[in-house]
Amino acid sequence: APASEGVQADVMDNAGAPENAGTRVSTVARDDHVQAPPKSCDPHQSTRDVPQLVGVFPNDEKPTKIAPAIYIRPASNQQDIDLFSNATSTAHKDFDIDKHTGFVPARRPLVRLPSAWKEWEEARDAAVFARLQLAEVTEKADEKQRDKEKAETEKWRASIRKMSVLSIDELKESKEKLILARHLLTFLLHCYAHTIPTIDPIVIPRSISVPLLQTSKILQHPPVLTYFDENLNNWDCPENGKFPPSINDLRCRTTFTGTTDEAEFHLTLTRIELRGGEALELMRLALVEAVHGNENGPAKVTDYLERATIVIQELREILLRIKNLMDPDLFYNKIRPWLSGGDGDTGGRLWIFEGKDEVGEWPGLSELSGLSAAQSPIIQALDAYLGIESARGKGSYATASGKKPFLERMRSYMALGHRKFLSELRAYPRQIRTYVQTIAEQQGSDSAVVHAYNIAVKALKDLRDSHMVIVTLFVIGPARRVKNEAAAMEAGSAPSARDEGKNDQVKGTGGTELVKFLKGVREQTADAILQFDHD
Ligand code: HEM
Repeated sequence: APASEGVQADVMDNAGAPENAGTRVSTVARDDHVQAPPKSCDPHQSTRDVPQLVGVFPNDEKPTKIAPAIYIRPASNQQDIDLFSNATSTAHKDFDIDKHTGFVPARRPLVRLPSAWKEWEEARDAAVFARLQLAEVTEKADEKQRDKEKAETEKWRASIRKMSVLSIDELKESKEKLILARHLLTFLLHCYAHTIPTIDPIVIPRSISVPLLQTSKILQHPPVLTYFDENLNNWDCPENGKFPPSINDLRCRTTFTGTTDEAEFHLTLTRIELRGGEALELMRLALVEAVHGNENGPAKVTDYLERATIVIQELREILLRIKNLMDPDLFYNKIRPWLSGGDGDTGGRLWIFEGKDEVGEWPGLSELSGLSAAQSPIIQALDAYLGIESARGKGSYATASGKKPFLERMRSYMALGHRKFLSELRAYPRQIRTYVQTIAEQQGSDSAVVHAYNIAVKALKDLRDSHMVIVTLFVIGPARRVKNEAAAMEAGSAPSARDEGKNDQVKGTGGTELVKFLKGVREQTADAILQFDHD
């Protein structure tokens, strides 16, 4: 059967090529200076006069294990709580989470590095202007085009090999600069690796390799492009607009292909993270209430869960909008390959980083998976708050054989703070789910809080249903078409419509069996819905 029975009709209804497919956009912001966040973009502005409410626990009863960011006590009038004017919390800062923007940085990401590092920016701009093509695409082009593109990419790669090995010492003073440096360098890395002819070894020159490994080591990131670089830090907003920006005001800074399709792909993820910030905060408040609340607790938890549900439903709508913003075959054949990592080479070649031994090791060094939205911290946070995984027992997420569970592995691609947050949240002994179960025992399974919990889980399950529609449309469908076209070419016939229905196993990032994996996570979500004997 196809990947997602019941969703296929939906996929087919929307599978037409969108109007803007393949349109080029200008991708690189060209401000001359390092941008300090404009005043109107200062997220701390609105909270400056609000007293800090850190470290307050009722009756000074500190739990032995403290939930992440649990130090902020909810405002007394919780019905009207304004998430964007509540006190900032040191606990939140430790995790690089903002009450306004969630996992998206609370400031407009830096645009430029100081001029000492302009060689990296010039190399990025040269790659964008040369419209570099993937080696695998170039090799399939006709002879004239192939020679032209080969010469173009070789010229660019030669300029990278000649580029100086710049010291990162003075970047160490600022995390924002290190993040931008890494974004530039991972962009150059992927441009370099994916334009090398498919028969040649992939050797990353010192000019990219050494500073990339150094910045990655400091930030404790794998030396490869991640969701954190490309989806949490690759956006811009109007300089004098309000902050946080509306999701419709976000712009994408850098793309590999210069297409609106790619920009919309990255922005869809950024929009989901930004909008998801409110769900994150509501879940936090629900957890605080579950742990410290009084007799009004169930009503408050119900309210927070219901409001979080509305946000999760909106996230699903944002996700589905991508059907009209991106062309499936363009995504699969021309955009996605740029994002794949050092363990995704079809010929099994490894990325060899020059100067690796000089930099030394850190835990993320060998992680070279391609960029995957499975690195999204908001979805894993919602899972953790709602106790999705623990509903079936830890570690039961589907995995490629012999490896750590895939979603666990994807956490090592997240920012250190986000990783710590998820790890503490997952380890926290009191959960919203157990609280709801306790209330159900006391007040009956038809109580409002049980219903609110279940509709929140259902909203997350619906999001995953829609995600399967998207994966079917943008990965499984195009993968089949590529395979059928290749088979038909070999057999000397045209691919038939019947062949399109064949369901071969498509592999996901890191070798997961895509459909099995996604179905497993979706079932696990559905399993978290609380049911009682008499239901
Ligand atoms: C065209 C759009 C998208 C495509 C083609 C796509 C594709 C995929 C694929 C192939 C996987 C399996 C893991 C892998 O191979 O990397 C995956 C997993 C995942 N994706 Fe997407 N995705 C898209 C959009 C999104 C969006 C907008 C989100 C929202 C944040 C998202 C969140 C996730 C999550 C959380 C997982 C892990 C499985 C889960 O927890 O359900 N994806 N995606």
